[in-house]
Parts: sequence; structure tokens; C-alpha cells
Amino acid sequence: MSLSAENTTGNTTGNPVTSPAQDPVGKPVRSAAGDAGPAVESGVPADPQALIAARRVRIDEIDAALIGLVRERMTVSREIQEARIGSGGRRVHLAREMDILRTWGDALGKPGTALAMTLLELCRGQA
Ligand SMILES: C=C(O[C@@H]1C=C(C(=O)O)C=C[C@H]1O)C(=O)O
Repeated sequence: MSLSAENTTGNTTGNPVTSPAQDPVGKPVRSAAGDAGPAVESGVPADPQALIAARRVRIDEIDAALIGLVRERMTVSREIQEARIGSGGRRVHLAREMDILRTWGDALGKPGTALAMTLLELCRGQA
């Protein structure tokens, strides 16, 4: 499964992006959503409701993929914890958790750290 972003322009608005190079005369072009109707040069979708509906379908797909990945992470994490406990160790490994919190914080800031704490709670229970 791939979570790679469809949009390589760095645009995070969810709005279609058109460039003068692709559309020099400003005529309507297909939107980034593909099925959300034409967009215009300004980047304002001609049919915002169609765009919103189409992009929500994609958000639902992304959420389903994320939930699947979280469930897989829980399974893998449990395997590690059980192996460690089975060989006389502890469930929690604080140094490893600090690395994970740093990774998420570096990528996404404070909310990223909070998200990582939630992930860790899901994976190993309350510390
Ligand atoms: C999975 C592990 O065990 C625990 C769970 C972790 C996790 O879900 O990422 C991280 C550290 C440990 O507290 C591990 O040590 O890697």
C-alpha cells in the first residue's frame, strides 16, 4: 500500500492547481480531483460542492489506509513487546519511545508528538 501524496506541487489546500504553462489562455481545465468538474485559471473550482465531495472520497480512502497501518503497527509492536517480556524484559522501552516521539515531532511539530503519544498508547497501553 502506498501513501505517497498525489499532489507533488506542495499544495495542501485541496484546491486544484493550474499553471499558465498548461493553460496559457485561462480556459477551463480539468481539476486535480479529476471528477470534480472544471477549474479555472484562478485555482477557484467552478463547482466547489463537486470538488468537496470528490476530495472527501479521497480523505475517506486515506483514513481507511491510516487505520489499517495503525492496526498493523499495533500487531508488530505487540510482537516486539511479547518477545521482550518472554525473555525477561519489560514491556516499555523508554529510549526507543523517545526516538519515536522525536521523529514525529520533527516531522509534524507539537501535534505530531501528541499523535505519536496516542500511537504509543494504542500499541503498548498506558505507560
Ligand atoms: C515495540 C516496542 O516496544 C514498546 C512499544 C513501542 C512502539 O509501539 O513503538 C516502542 C517502545 C516500547 O515501549 C519496541 O521496543 O520497539
